[in-house]
Amino acid sequence: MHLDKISTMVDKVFKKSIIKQFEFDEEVASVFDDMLNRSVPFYKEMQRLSINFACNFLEENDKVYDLGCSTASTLIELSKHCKNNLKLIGIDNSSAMLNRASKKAKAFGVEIDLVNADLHDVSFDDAKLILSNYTLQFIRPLQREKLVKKIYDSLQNKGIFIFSEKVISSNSTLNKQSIDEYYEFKKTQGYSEFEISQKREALENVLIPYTEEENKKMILDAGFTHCETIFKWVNFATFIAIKK
Ligand SMILES: Nc1ncnc2c1ncn2[C@@H]1O[C@H](C[S@+](CC[C@H]([NH3+])C(=O)[O-])CC(=O)[O-])[C@@H](O)[C@H]1O
Ligand SMILES: O=C(O)C(=O)Cc1ccccc1
Repeated sequence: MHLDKISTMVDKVFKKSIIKQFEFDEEVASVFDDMLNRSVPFYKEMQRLSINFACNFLEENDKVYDLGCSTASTLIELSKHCKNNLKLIGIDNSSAMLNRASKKAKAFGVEIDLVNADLHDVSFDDAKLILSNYTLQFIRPLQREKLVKKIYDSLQNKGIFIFSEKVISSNSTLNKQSIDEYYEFKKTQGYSEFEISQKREALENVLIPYTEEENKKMILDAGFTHCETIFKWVNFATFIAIKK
């Protein structure tokens, strides 16, 4: 069975008038896989690259954490593609997401320790790999720097942190063009202008993107010796950071 077959509900969350901020609630969780596939350009390719790079570093019984694991798609794919046995831990603070994660993991026969917690309140001990795709962007800036320091401290020597983020440009003209380009992408995915503008409003002050340079600075400031962009499409980027 393919992973896509499990969540078939189409994202219609922003078709109706919305007055609240964006939340990872039951309604969003029930359509989340479709939302991510249609809202993040090259999501599948970015996930494939994260997993391939990760597998190159992983050894038997290594501990892998996915921070903001949502419906556990990445950990399930990772376990399918890596030849080694891994200890998989998924952390998220949305019960609605973790309910789906648990059902999917069971359906695919993958053992994942799913932890319902705020990323600020848990430790990620003895990790060889920490993954976090499109999650840091939801953490307030000061807290984000602290969390990245904790990620660095939790990794073994030679440990790896792979993460993806929506990014902005420090050049306002390019930034505007990037947003326009992204909205064109969303239209090709079947979202209407109304849905696009409603979601943009709901995400205001909830999703706080950094520039690519700010992300790299945050990583190096935390102590990592190396940080590289392994994938970028306009305003979406995937980074790999290495601890010495
Ligand atoms: N403070 C927090 N503590 C714990 N979880 C949190 C916190 N803040 C947000 N989350 C969780 O982070 C996830 C972000 S989605 C990740 C996609 C996934 N990585 C994927 O590749 O499928 C990205 C997006 O929706 O753009 C949600 O499940 C939140 O509940
Ligand atoms: O959809 C958007 O506008 C985004 O910025 C990406 C996204 C994807 C899924 C949840 C939240 C944000």
